[in-house]
Amino acid sequence: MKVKICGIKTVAAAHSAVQAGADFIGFVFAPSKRRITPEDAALIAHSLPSQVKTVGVFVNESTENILQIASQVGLDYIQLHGDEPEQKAAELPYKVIKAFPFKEEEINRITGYSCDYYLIDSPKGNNRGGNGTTFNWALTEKLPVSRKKTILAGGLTPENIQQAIKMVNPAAVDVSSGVETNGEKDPTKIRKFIKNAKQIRKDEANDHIYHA
Ligand SMILES: O=C(O)c1ccccc1NCC(=O)[C@H](O)[C@H](O)COP(=O)(O)O
Repeated sequence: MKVKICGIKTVAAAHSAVQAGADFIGFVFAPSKRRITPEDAALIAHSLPSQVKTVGVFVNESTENILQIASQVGLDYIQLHGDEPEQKAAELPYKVIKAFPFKEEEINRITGYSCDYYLIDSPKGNNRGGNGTTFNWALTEKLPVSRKKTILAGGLTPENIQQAIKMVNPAAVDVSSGVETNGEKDPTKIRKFIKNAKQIRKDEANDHIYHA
């Protein structure tokens, strides 16, 4: 199970995540309390081992700005977390994670997108992402894309992550609020989250779902 720790703002938080076994480090370049400057993100990115992949999170940003920041920071993945159309995801010369707020009635539109991962987030909350709210994981049975390309997000915590993985069986999980204390990344929660996520065996996860 791969793990993305999102909303990283400091070298210390990034290194806690890496030491705990994080596979992806996410930087938010959209309006958010977790927003980071490209300069700070570049400093952190350059201090990471190469096997840890960096993800830049954008919301309805211009392609020009995305490409400028991606190059400055040395991003590995672009996460589109707004209303970006299919064409935008397809034209970026980077690996792309497209985020979708999980709404049962809109779930089939996902198949129009060509991307490396589909990040399924909670639709509940006041912000575009990072709301710390969950949704009904059972409904993801209807997801029309391969679990091998699915990242589960939304209100995940060290306490609920094993149940979430068992029900959804994604390729990766993503967390921000659930590993914070008083708005800052908490190394103890990060360690516990990653340990619990990586502990689940493949055969414990729901296998009555679409694996193609
Ligand atoms: O984290 C933010 O503040 C944020 C703001 C605007 C767009 C996206 C944002 N985060 C994207 C993520 O990938 C979060 O990790 C994801 O939404 C889950 O967040 P949480 O429910 O807090 O674990």
